[in-house]
Amino acid sequence: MPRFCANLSFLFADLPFEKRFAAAAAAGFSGVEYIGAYDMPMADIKRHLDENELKQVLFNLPPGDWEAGDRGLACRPGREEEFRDSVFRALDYATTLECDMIHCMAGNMAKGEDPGELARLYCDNLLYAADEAGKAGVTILIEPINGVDMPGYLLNSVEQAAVILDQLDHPALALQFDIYHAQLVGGDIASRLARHFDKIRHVQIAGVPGRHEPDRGELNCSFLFYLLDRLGYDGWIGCEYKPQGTTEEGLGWLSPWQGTAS
Ligand SMILES: O=C(O)C(=O)[C@@H](O)CO
Ligand SMILES: [Mg+2]
Repeated sequence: MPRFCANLSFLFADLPFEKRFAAAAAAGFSGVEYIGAYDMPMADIKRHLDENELKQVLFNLPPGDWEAGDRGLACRPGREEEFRDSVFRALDYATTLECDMIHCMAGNMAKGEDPGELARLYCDNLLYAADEAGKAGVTILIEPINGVDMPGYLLNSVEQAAVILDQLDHPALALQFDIYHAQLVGGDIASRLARHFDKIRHVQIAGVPGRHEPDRGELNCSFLFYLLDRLGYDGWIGCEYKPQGTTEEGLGWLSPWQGTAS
């Protein structure tokens, strides 16, 4: 059955970041993911992982200047050098943290820009990142994100991502299927998980609408977890949601699945 990891950028958010590792372990998680922790020395992160017997499942490439509106650099013209530096920085962390998946955010499209040009640059940069990551035994993931939560984001649909992955056909590139975003952009989750299953290396979950606990809203998560199991999914499911109350209060949905991972 599926293994669940805690997304520390979303869960336990009432605690300082470094305390979220222990909180995740205490709640029964054996893996963690987060958007990024580049302001923390890697040795400190490694210590938190080891002390709490946690696997580092995933984190993101440095996304540029988040406060200034950057949501990744991969499609941004003029930022190629910064993108390349970000690949090496992330791979350094990945090596130390023994993490074999990195999410590469595409970046936003500004008004008046040509999406085709940006997509070309995005693909070139993905190939660069995948070549470097492949040498380190790391897979670069791409994740479609809905354009309501992230206006202007270049990569919105699972289908766009599938075309890109087919075209680039690189062994170190794969799909991060975030069920929350996919439900908002197209729905029909069960068929699309099955259709794109060969490309999926990581799954994330949240309830729709609201991005709260997965059992709140229109999705039947138990059905989807069993489906992933039937499809042969042996990866992690990232709990990337905004708890409605405290994280611990909202974890009732997880208890039937804890200890069932195969
Ligand atoms: O927002 C999401 O969904 C993610 O998975 C993040 O990595 C990007 O913000
Ligand atoms: Mg996600």
